[in-house]
Amino acid sequence: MKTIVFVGAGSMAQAMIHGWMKEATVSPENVYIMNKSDQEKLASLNETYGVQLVCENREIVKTADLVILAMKPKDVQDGMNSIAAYLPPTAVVLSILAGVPMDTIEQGLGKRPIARCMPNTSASIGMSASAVAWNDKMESKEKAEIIQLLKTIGSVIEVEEDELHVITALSGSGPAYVYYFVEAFEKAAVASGISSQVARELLVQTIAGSAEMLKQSNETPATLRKQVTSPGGTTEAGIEALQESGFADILARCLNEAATRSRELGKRYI
Ligand SMILES: NC(=O)c1ccc[n+]([C@@H]2O[C@H](COP(=O)([O-])OP(=O)(O)OC[C@H]3O[C@@H](n4cnc5c(N)ncnc54)[C@H](OP(=O)(O)O)[C@@H]3O)[C@@H](O)[C@H]2O)c1
Ligand code: PRO
Repeated sequence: MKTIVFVGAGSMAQAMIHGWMKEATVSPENVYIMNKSDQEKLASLNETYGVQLVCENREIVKTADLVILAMKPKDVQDGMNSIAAYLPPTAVVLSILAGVPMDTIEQGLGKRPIARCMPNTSASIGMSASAVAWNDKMESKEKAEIIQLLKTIGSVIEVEEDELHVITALSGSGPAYVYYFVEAFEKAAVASGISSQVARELLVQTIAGSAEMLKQSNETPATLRKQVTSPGGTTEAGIEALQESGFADILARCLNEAATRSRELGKRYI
């Protein structure tokens, strides 16, 4: 897939572009960015990497091998209307939109190979956790090419489309939960007399180390947690406070609310 056209170039599209350019997976002269407004940050993408800014010039879509839909769900109909007349029958579409089903995209852009992917913003450093689902027009060669592209911005797993609502809630939104966790813990540490710099440095390394332990050891999260928790010790006191506060229920509610929103977004913009 030589020529890639992004329709929408906000935070997520930019994270993917940074990831691909850093890994030199895609040639910048073959990447075109079509955005509603010409923002300064897009000019810097052009200056830094040489990717092409297209803005209102829809003609470029005629040359696309892969079109990436990366606008907000509320803009999906406008976005599809603006390119439908130019899209060649051979072009593959990859949507990263939360909630919006492939049916909606088939209605807007015709029955063609479509992939629906949920990446996350860690794509910008090659660390996205991406999940991808396919429509029944997608051939194995095209699947392999998309998986290869997604692998260069992190990990990728193939899933069924109806799993993507929960996945969006879990790993699409996931970085925000982790950042919120760091914000809250840092604030608490500062209130307890530690400088924010010391707290941040220790928290970030603790999260990175724990993530690596989960990846590298064959232990379950519960076993690793128990290894930290001395009977009658500090961790036990901390975990008890989390349990008494209903931490697990809070996380379940967070996941359910986010997944419900994903389902609603899909229905709202049909
Ligand atoms: N951010 C994430 O962490 C994340 C993760 C996974 C998936 N996603 C999905 O990725 C999509 C984009 O999210 P985002 O956070 O990157 O949003 P964003 O920062 O708001 O970017 C969306 C971009 O699309 C542009 N746009 C709107 N209508 C357009 C049209 N008709 N043609 C071309 N461009 C158009 C917008 O331009 P204007 O600013 O001029 O309106 C904006 O630059 C969403 O559907 C979201 O569900 C996001
Ligand atoms: N950001 C998008 C949202 O908040 C989708 C996952 C992450 O809707």
